[in-house]
Amino acid sequence: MTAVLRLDGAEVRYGRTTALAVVDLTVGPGERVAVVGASGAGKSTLLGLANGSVLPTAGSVRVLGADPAALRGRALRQLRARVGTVHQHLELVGQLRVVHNVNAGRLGAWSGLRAAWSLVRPQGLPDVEAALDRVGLADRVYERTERLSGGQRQRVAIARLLVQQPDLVLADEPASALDPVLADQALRLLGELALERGGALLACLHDPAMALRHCDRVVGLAAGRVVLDEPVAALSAADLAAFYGAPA
Ligand SMILES: Nc1ncnc2c1ncn2[C@@H]1O[C@H](COP(=O)(O)OP(=O)(O)OP(=O)(O)O)[C@@H](O)[C@H]1O
Repeated sequence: MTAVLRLDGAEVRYGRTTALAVVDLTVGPGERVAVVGASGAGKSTLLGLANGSVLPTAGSVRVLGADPAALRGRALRQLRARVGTVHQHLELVGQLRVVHNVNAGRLGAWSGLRAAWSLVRPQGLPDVEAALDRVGLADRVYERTERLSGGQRQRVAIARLLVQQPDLVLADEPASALDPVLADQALRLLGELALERGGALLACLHDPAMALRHCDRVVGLAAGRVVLDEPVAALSAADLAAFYGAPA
């Protein structure tokens, strides 16, 4: 079966800084992987390689069987439509209504004309409403996004992924602005989204407890290198706390 993500000798350098140097990392279908590590360890860079926004300066990266560095035009757009990312900074347009930000998840699958028309008359409304209902924002469909709280915006970004229906789900601190109950709900939704399509989830998480509760595998980075790669079942809360350098 094709790996969802495969890194082989993949390196990302910025001048003298090695942001990431991964000898070998394969994520298979059905895996929910927590990516953990200190600030600057290379977590966002790993996610960038996985969604094609960062290209390796050496080695190879295959995403859903394809090499993003070798693709152009339509083929690249088609691959990007299969990879969904909740970014650390969410990348929502504040002036637009929630419905339009959620529908942005489908831009890779829509023609330019349909996307433009959707700003006048929102397309695919039942799916948008269902997605917003799943994240607890059913009554905010036509709210201007900038009027929402940080946690509500984070949930709009998750709803955008729910309508996108990607095969690879990437999330950079997807629950940082959420209270514990909503954070659990968000991680559960992202895991379900990845698994119901036979894909995979890679989530950068700062909270070890979230990794243990919602993932099957933990990949730990330090100074751009993989220094931990274990199934969650083999790790205790104390192991993870030690990895973060915190007392258990
Ligand atoms: N565009 C860039 N230009 C130069 N250096 C960069 C760039 N992006 C990342 N780096 C460097 O690469 C290293 C890894 O950064 P990265 O953002 O992947 O870390 P991170 O683990 O996601 O950190 P955080 O948890 O703080 O978001 C850092 O040393 C960072 O300064």
